[in-house]
Amino acid sequence: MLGLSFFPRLKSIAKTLTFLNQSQASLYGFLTPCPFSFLSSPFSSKQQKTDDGDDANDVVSLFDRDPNGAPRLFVVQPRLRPDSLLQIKLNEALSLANSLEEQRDGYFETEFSEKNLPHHIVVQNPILRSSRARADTFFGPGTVDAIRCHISVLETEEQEGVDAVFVNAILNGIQQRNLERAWSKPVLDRVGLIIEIFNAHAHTKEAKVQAELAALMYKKSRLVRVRGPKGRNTFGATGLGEAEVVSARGRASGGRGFISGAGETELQLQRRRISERRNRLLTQIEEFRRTRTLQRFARERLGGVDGQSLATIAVVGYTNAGKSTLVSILSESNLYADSRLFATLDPRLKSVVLPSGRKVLFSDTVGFISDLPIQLVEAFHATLEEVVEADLLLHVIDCTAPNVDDHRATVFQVLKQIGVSEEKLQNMIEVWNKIDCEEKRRDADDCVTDIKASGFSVDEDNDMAAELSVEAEEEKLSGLSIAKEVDFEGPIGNEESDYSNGELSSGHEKEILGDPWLNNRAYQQSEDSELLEMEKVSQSQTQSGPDVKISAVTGVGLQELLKLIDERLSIRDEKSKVQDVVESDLFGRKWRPPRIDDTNKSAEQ
Ligand SMILES: Nc1nc2c(ncn2[C@@H]2O[C@H](COP(=O)(O)OP(=O)(O)OP(=O)(O)O)[C@@H](O)[C@H]2O)c(=O)[nH]1
Ligand SMILES: [Mg+2]
Repeated sequence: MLGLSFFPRLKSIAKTLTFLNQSQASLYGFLTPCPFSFLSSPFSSKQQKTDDGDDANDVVSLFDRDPNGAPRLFVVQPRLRPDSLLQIKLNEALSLANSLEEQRDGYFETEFSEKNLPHHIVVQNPILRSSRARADTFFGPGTVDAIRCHISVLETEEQEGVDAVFVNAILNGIQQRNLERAWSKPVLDRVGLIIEIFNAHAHTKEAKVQAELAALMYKKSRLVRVRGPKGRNTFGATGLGEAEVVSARGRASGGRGFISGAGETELQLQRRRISERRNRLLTQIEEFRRTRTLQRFARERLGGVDGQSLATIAVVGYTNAGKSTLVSILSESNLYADSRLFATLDPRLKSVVLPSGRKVLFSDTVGFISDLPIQLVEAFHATLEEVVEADLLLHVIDCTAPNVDDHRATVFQVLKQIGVSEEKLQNMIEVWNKIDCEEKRRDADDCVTDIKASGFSVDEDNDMAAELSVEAEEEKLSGLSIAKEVDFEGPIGNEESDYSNGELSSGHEKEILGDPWLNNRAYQQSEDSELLEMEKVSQSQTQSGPDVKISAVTGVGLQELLKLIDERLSIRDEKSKVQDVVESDLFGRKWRPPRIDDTNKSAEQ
């Protein structure tokens, strides 16, 4: 077996790994044989307790974790080509894994910069290799086994182990469940981890409610039928014993799935509970939305000086681009800024006086990321409306990011998704931030984290060939030890628009826009001209350069930026004045019946 042959080697590598510090480790104690209950019920026990009251949005977690500290995640990164892309995606995955930590009164206990890199491994990417991931486990059996060995190594006495495995890919419910069984650990895919981070970082009531809604919708899309140890079928439960995913379609539910006397199947019960909670959350969100709309109207009516309305400038961008730092320095305030991803979840308005003397409001808001779960985009609708309704958009880009173009494309994609008009997108100011760091990097390349030192890789070219042959052999001989998928009902419930995979875009669109590592394959395989057209549009929009370069830390370029904002706002005001005149000319005049004079005049002409 590949996994066993790897074992001694892994053990020696693992010894060289860096570990999370002792104080963190002592927070967790260690994992019991059945440490997780991922999706064991639509609501965790804490959630159930809070279900009775509407102000109960305190704890939402996709897996049982200690809310008093950061969980130890083991990061599994599918290989990508070229290596530079792999490095970028792995860096982001490690940042995501380290970002999962609950806030205390708006602050995190652990300094992000002091955290060690999580344990991680680069493995075969089934999508790169055969264009399709395995339906049952996403990875091939050799890879699954190798990862299990790594986890075992980390669980040995001298190691501290991991609380959950983060697979930086999008898994469906069945793949996730089977991997949990294989590794005996909770598994989070990319969508799940991002939603989990939102839940952990949500601080205000509005953010908590929205994050809970996203988590609920994610859970709903993952209700699958599981055969428990004694042959009992259940939905959404994780079983370590002989659990086997068979179907979520209710096909085999005749009688067996019924809870005696209750009159509804477990599936129906879970659906109902999710729907009830969802409706309650939607009512709360509608309240927030109404309040925000009223506040916006008030701002427009009261206005700034000289009868001008108080313009709002929404600061948007990829997460960690420096949006909060920028708004803080411009408004001389102290917004929370951190290298943790998704440090900001609640929009904050700060007033700034432009060089012309005009007072405007800057709106700092939630950052975006590639494959931003659609559940979050939908759930954070009330928050993101601030962006849609803003007078001007400021797109902050971290110019030290090696994949600036991808970041830009992601931001455009999300802005379109939430309904920002084409006109606003064209008028958007592109700000390249962190130029101080770029200059430093030119000298000493110290803005990029070197992650090679502490990671595993099971698919170096030699290993890749070995693994291929092992997988082929294994499949010939025995079949998988992991339960094979038979069937899966994606989104459950009557809201068909719920998202079976959870990614922002669906199907082809995702391959082209949201998932850069799939792009090459999409180009090769698809003859669909629509795809090419979409790609052209995306490129044309994302190839613009910076309007201004700044450093939000040193203050370089800020005056130039403020002047530019002034200019854009005056141009916009001029345009809307002209539009008002035209409209009042066209629609403002009262209609009167034609007179005889008029008829004679036109006849003479
Ligand atoms: N060197 C340098 N670092 C910066 C600059 N601007 C921001 N940072 C750092 O970048 C990190 C992220 O900054 P934030 O302001 O929190 O970024 P954000 O875009 O608000 O991030 P989210 O709220 O997570 O979306 C912090 O550690 C900042 O100190 C800059 O101009 N130069
Ligand atoms: Mg922020």
